[in-house]
Amino acid sequence: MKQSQTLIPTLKEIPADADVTSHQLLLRAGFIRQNFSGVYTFLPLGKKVLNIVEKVVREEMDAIGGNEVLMPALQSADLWRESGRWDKMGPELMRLNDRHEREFVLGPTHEEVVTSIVRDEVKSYKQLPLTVYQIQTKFRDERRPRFGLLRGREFIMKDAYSFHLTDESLDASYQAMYDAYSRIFTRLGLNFRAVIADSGAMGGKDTHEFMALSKVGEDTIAYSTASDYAANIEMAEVYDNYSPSTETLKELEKVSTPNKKTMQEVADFLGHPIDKGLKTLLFKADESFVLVVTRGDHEVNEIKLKHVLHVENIELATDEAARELLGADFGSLGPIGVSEDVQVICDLAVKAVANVTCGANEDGFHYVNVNPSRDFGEFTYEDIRFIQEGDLSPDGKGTIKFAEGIEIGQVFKLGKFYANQLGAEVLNDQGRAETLTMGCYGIGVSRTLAAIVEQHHDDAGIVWPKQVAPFALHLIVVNSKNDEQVALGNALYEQLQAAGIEVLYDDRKERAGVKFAESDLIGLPVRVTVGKKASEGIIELKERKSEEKEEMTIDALMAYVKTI
Ligand SMILES: O=C(C[C@@H]1CCCCN1)Cn1cnc2cc(Cl)c(F)cc2c1=O
Ligand SMILES: [Mg+2]
Ligand SMILES: [Mg+2]
Repeated sequence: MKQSQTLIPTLKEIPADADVTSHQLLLRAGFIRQNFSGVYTFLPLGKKVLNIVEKVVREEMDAIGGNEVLMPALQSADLWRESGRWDKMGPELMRLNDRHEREFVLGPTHEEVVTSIVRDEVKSYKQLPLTVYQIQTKFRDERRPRFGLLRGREFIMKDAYSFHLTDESLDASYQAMYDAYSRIFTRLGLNFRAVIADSGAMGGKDTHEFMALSKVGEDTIAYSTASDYAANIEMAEVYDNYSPSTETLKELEKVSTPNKKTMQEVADFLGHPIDKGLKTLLFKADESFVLVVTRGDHEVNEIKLKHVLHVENIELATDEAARELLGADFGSLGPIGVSEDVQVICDLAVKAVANVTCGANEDGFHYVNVNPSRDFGEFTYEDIRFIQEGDLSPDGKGTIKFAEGIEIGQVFKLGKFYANQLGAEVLNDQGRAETLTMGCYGIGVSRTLAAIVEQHHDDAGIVWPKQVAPFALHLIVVNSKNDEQVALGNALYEQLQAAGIEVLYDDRKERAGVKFAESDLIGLPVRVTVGKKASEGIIELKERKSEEKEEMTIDALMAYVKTI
């Protein structure tokens, strides 16, 4: 491609509202432009990289028996009523009416559509297992679109769906997808981890998220220093090596703690470290209340709590509810003396405490020398706290460290929910109708492109891994007024392309300094400069990543390009 004939609108300055590197560089290097909040145009270079990412995804989906389809973005509201999500989803679901006032959604995902197609077209177990996938535009009206392509309101996703009669068949497809995702992200040059994840509103059984490690990632990963254990922090289990304390139990005592509310205030007032205090929080779990107790230095993990309680919604109760139920507000709650109908759950770490402090369910009073097994009524121990760095890894190997990650993919064992809701069933080998079970598998294709830039850049600009670069080589003529340089540039352009090299040829009438700065921004793996020594048949080759430069003859260049 000749730059005199394409569109690569570079920017010298960092755009004001671009806060992360990938957003800044994709804008400055002329790969994308924002149309409006959360909605982008892929310009020629951006579209070429998008095509490359999609090509890798297609190859790996096809290799595991995926059938590519293309479902509509426009979806009938009726399907979403059948699944129950028309009413369940909030403002994130983009809804619209057609000229006949019929209701539609702009698809954020395609469980309903794909299940309706399989319901209508798949009648026999002989047609299973079936995996279909698409690479298609999704719409989600994010409250706060940000970070460019990392969180847009219109974005490109590969979403795949598999259909089965048995869990074994689903497990096989899940594993095949898991392995294909690992191949895809490896081929794209990403440093990623597959982590145990929470299925959120999707329900179902197992799910893993694929996280590109990056400081700008919104998710936190807990991983072991000595094994391949890795989990989204929402799900990371705590290794239960807690044993009862050997401390002598002291006499329980109620003390006045005037206006001491927070764990730290109470601990300081009573003169003990914060981990010798118990934190008691009242939660509303669906329609009932639960009293949750953790060590003072631990935090309640509400996702774990939701799983333990098997509820849909979990939220902190209000002060009013606490006062009504327990007689005090959040500053002085405790599990001692609560009525039988309030469920009490203690985190595992509470097993090992002795002679600690907790609220007395009376504003301005606490108990000291509390020992749960002696002083609490009915309660259970559960793993309900967030894991912390330095904790033992739940597989017993090594300790836990945290990292930030960008969620670029997720695989789900969805189960039978959507097939149930939409009536997707087949006749099994006994001729009896059976409901299908499903898996669903997503990759954020446009988000992945941004994640690659987050992991591959330097101060001068993007440094594309060679397998995803929009072109293999950047050919630059230094002085476009010099006939010899232009002649050699033109000749090399033809010769390199004839050798099968994808070349971006900067043939513009621009100052050399501008051309080099833009070339560093765009970040192609190799740059060939035709300059003063053109008359001697000598060019300069520069490798973008190492920034190493080398002068060489045309023949040497043609030999070199066979290796890239
Ligand atoms: O999309 C998934 C599950 C999988 C992910 C892999 C590919 C297939 N879908 C989860 N999810 C996320 N955000 C959503 C936003 C809206 Cl507004 C919605 F209506 C539905 C969803 C929704 O279902
Ligand atoms: Mg998440
Ligand atoms: Mg997720």
